[in-house]
Amino acid sequence: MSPVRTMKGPNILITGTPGVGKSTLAQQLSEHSGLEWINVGDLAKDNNYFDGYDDERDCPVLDEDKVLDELEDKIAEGGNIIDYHGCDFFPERFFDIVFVLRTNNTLLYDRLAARGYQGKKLEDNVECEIMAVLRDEAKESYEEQIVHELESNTFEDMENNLQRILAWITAWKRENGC
Ligand SMILES: Nc1ncnc2c1ncn2[C@@H]1O[C@H](COP(=O)(O)OP(=O)(O)O)[C@@H](O)[C@H]1O
Repeated sequence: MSPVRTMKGPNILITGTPGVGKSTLAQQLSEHSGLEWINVGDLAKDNNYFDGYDDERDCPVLDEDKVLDELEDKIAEGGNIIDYHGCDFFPERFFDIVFVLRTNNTLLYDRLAARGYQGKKLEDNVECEIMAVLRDEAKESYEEQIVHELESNTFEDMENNLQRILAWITAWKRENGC
């Protein structure tokens, strides 16, 4: 059952492999809908919500408990777009809907290379997308009917995704009286 949040709007999760376009889409969604965009990576960086360093993945380890403590009140108020390349640590009750962005592996390779990823980190992330790791994580963590896969290969895809989610937000607000 979807939790009822009548004050500010729905809570939306945008997830997927790094480079699929989560932040670009989430930022635009926020601008057009007035919902608050929370980039969990930036939140962790700004507050040092890390617990060690993962040498194999070449990235800091997220302190999930601190992130969840920080998000709890905001989620209770509603009206958030949460953007993160992982989702199994968020409680199921957090989200009204989950979008998993998907990108063709050749395009993703180029985007991550342009971001400066190389070697094993680049290969691991492209493989993560090929194996649909984040899609499966979302499907295992949330009720299947609230998890939606969206193609994010082109800017036309992004525009379509933006319009589709904005329409969903409008319908959600109407149904929930806010
Ligand atoms: N649908 C898309 N089509 C083409 N390029 C995109 C698309 N979405 C994102 N990009 C580009 O890909 C790069 C990574 O996007 P970003 O939003 O930072 O991804 P993420 O937040 O998933 O890591 C950026 O340069 C962005 O402009």
